[in-house]
Amino acid sequence: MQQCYGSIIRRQQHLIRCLSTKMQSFSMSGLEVDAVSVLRSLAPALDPNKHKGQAGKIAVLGGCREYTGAPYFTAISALKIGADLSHVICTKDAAPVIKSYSPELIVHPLLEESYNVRDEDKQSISTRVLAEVDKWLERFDCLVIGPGLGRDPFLLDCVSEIMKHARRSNVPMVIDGDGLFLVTNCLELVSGYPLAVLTPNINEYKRLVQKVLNCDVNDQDGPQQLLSLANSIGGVTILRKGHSDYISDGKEVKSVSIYGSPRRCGGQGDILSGSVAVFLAWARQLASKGEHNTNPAMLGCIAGSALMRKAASVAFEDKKRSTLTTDIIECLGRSLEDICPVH
Ligand SMILES: NC(=O)C1=CN([C@@H]2O[C@H](COP(=O)(O)OP(=O)(O)OC[C@H]3O[C@@H](n4cnc5c(N)ncnc54)[C@H](OP(=O)(O)O)[C@@H]3O)[C@@H](O)[C@H]2O)[C@@H](O)CC1
Ligand SMILES: Nc1ncnc2c1ncn2[C@@H]1O[C@H](COP(=O)(O)OP(=O)(O)OP(=O)(O)O)[C@@H](O)[C@H]1O
Ligand SMILES: [Mg+2]
Repeated sequence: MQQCYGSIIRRQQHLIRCLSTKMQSFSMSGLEVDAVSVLRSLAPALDPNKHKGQAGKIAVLGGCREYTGAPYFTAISALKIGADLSHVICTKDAAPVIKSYSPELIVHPLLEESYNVRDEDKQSISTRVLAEVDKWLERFDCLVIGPGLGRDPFLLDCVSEIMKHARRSNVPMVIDGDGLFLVTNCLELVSGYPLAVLTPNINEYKRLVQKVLNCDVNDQDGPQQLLSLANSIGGVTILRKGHSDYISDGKEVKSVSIYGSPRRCGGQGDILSGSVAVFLAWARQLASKGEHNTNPAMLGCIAGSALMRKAASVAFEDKKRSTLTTDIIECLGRSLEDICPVH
């Protein structure tokens, strides 16, 4: 008898779970975007008349003594998706390590951390770093700021200055990882800049909500809270990563729930930031020709999210529990080809 009750209760619990998942997907369905069509509309033709650089020049600001994997993941993903050139601007210590991962990346050993700098030299070093980065800045179609950047105060001060210059030159910026730590403590760096994209994970989102909206994350009304957050930061675009990705520029909210993988190894957010950067650059090119009138930052996030999730699902099919970020990177090309074949 007891066994019988047990199985009835388990069955009821199962039905409740199914129902709540269904209800969740009904309430989301209005927000879910046709991400595959967006991705197809952004991918440029492989035209033999184009020259190197026209498919995108991306730069990642990140890589310090602690983290060298994250900037590599971001920069190599941008190349594998189709950007022509991918730069990494990192600390002097991190540069030889990142170079050794790949000869494809252009690595600039420019940034310095406090432990390497005397107080009296800080001003001159900061000026020199800024002058060096300035030589390149306007050539970049998008900057990704933060993967593996670390939180050294002197380094973050230099990065703040670089961001101010990038903003003056209208260079789009995808802010991730420690870049979000910086921006959360100094919102004016991005506030009111429509070419800024923030890609917070669960922790980074919590910190942003607490700082900007002065309350806790409200999962009952997640999309509305995301909209208010993007609005309160002056119309930046925010991609809130999770089981579904939610994207808002303060005017609308969209979700991307297709594909995905149950494996949560570190580094997937780094692939995403590289992916968003490339699609954002492509969306801006189309916008400049009058071929798209939706916010390019929204389009870049939608396509970037769809491709990352597709590659993760393809890698998981093969590698299951042993899926690593490098396996997902290897699936970027095939996933793009499945969605958007080269003619
Ligand atoms: N293979 C690689 O190289 C990879 C490198 N990665 C890189 O790692 C960096 C951090 O990103 P993440 O995702 O670990 O940040 P997150 O979830 O907020 O923190 C988790 C917990 O750690 C803590 N904490 C973090 N950093 C801290 C610091 N410097 N100093 C002190 N505390 C720190 C944090 O504490 P809290 O701030 O919440 O108090 C929280 O409890 C970022 O640059 C990312 O790109 C990843 O992309 C993965 C692959
Ligand atoms: N529960 C989930 N189910 C499916 N996909 C997910 C889930 N959580 C996150 N993702 C996807 O994984 C990617 C990375 O998100 P995640 O939250 O792991 O970022 P992150 O913590 O910044 O990663 P990183 O380790 O690179 O810093 C996003 O594209 C998101 O769509
Ligand atoms: Mg991250």
